[in-house]
Amino acid sequence: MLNDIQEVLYDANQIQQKVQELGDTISREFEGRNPLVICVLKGAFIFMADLVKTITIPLEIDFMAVSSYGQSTKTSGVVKIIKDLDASVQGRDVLIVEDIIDSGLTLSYLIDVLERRNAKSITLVTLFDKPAGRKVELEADYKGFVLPDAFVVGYGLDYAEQYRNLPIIGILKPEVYEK
Ligand SMILES: O=P(O)(O)OC[C@H]1O[C@H](OP(=O)(O)OP(=O)(O)O)[C@H](O)[C@@H]1O
Ligand code: HPA
Ligand SMILES: [Mg+2]
Repeated sequence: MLNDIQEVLYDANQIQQKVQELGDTISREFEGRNPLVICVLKGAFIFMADLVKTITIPLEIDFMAVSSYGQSTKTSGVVKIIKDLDASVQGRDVLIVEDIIDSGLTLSYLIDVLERRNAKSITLVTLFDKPAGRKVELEADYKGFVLPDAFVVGYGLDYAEQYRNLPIIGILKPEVYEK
């Protein structure tokens, strides 16, 4: 798998340190608010698991699966809900946990859905941010790393469902998908 990586951007230790910093901030910010922490599957599953272990206040978790990339390195532009939340967000302080914000289409769609369901507040945390990919204006409240304009995999992020289990984040060699 690592043979397909052109450049490792951040290794497992660097990621872990950043996740801890984000968890510390979130623990302070959400003290006494019992947030509903929503993992945006599939990509955010590793970040979610690592992040919640660093958060020291009471919280609840839930999962939502959405997809727009499929087997491609470019967004289809159509965000599909594959699995919805179990919990109601009505009146809740919601923390959305994302692996990456690229075009911004996934999160702007999700925010719209959760606003219409009357969440009390919506806060966004993303581990990775690729501002060069934006198609809609959107900023995370908390972000880990800003990435260059390249297709990346690892730490939950896939290409055609592969590479999610890499413990690093790296740029995928273009020859892997330009075949
Ligand atoms: O800002 P955007 O351009 O919308 O891209 C970000 C989204 O794309 C990826 O999900 P994907 O649709 O690939 O589904 P997956 O998480 O199951 O891989 C990623 O996990 C984010 O959820
Ligand atoms: N890699 C993997 N999945 C993604 C990316 C990326 O660079 N951008 C949006 N979803
Ligand atoms: Mg994907």
